[in-house]
Amino acid sequence: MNLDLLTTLREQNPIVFNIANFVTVQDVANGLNAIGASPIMSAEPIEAPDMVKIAGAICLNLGTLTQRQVEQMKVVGQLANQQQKPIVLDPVAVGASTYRHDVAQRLLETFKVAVIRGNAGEIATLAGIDWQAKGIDAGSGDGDLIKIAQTCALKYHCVVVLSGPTDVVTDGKRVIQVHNGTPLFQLHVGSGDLLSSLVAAFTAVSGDDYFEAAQTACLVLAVTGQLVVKQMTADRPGTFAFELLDKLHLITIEEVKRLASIS
Ligand SMILES: Nc1ncnc2c1ncn2[C@@H]1O[C@H](COP(=O)(O)OP(=O)(O)OP(=O)(O)O)[C@@H](O)[C@H]1O
Ligand SMILES: Cc1ncsc1CCO
Ligand SMILES: [Mg+2]
Repeated sequence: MNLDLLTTLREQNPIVFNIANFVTVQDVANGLNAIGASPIMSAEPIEAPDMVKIAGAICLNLGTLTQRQVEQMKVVGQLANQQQKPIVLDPVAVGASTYRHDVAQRLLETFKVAVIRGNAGEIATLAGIDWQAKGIDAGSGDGDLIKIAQTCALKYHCVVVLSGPTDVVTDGKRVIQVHNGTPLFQLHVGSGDLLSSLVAAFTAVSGDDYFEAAQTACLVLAVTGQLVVKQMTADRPGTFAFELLDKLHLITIEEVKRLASIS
């Protein structure tokens, strides 16, 4: 795990271009800004070439996808591949509708992604493994999460982050698990979207080591949440979200190292 990437990120302040969902767009922008990246959002296909040109990395979120956005994503994805800009895909609720599933498949056939970040239900759906996903939530299943993540990574030739109580990060062969975090993440809609964009921010400064970038993003966010909760006397999702933003700005490598629980 290369925590120096956090320093590099803060020094380089990479632009992360997001095609976000309209539910959590502000959490994502503020979270990226707080950690030390520079967010930009766009929903206009015409400016795709300019957006990709200035971006260090791109995060494509399928949360509230219109057909116009699908066309935008195809153009953005192809341009990003040509310019070797890493793409992170967040397949929000990909099991919830045939439309989402078809779109995700088509996008993954049109361009190559560096990382797919989703919860167990989303990653199992993409991997083609039986799972009871529940809308945007992970749902339930009895599959082996490591196997599911590896199957997905091998199928799409990319790094996969399967997030949840334990985050599984894999390139299909190598596997790292991050055991940090807090259940309060689940009480704030958008924790996953934020993680995906943070993964993108780290891929912008990691060279082509997307496995390293993904692990670092997972660990930094999970430890940040854990530190916030330590100060709280009761579960307060609103306070958690606010304080998470503050702590993302303040968190140090030493704090992350001290609490890191990885295997
Ligand atoms: N029970 C838990 N314990 C510890 N950490 C958790 C728990 N559930 C989720 N997390 C953390 O929350 C973050 C978001 O992951 P999650 O799997 O909840 O995304 P998601 O389902 O896509 O969320 P969203 O509601 O934003 O779409 C990750 O950093 C993950 O480690
Ligand atoms: C609630 C919700 N619906 C579509 S996207 C989204 C935010 C979580 O990704
Ligand atoms: Mg999600």
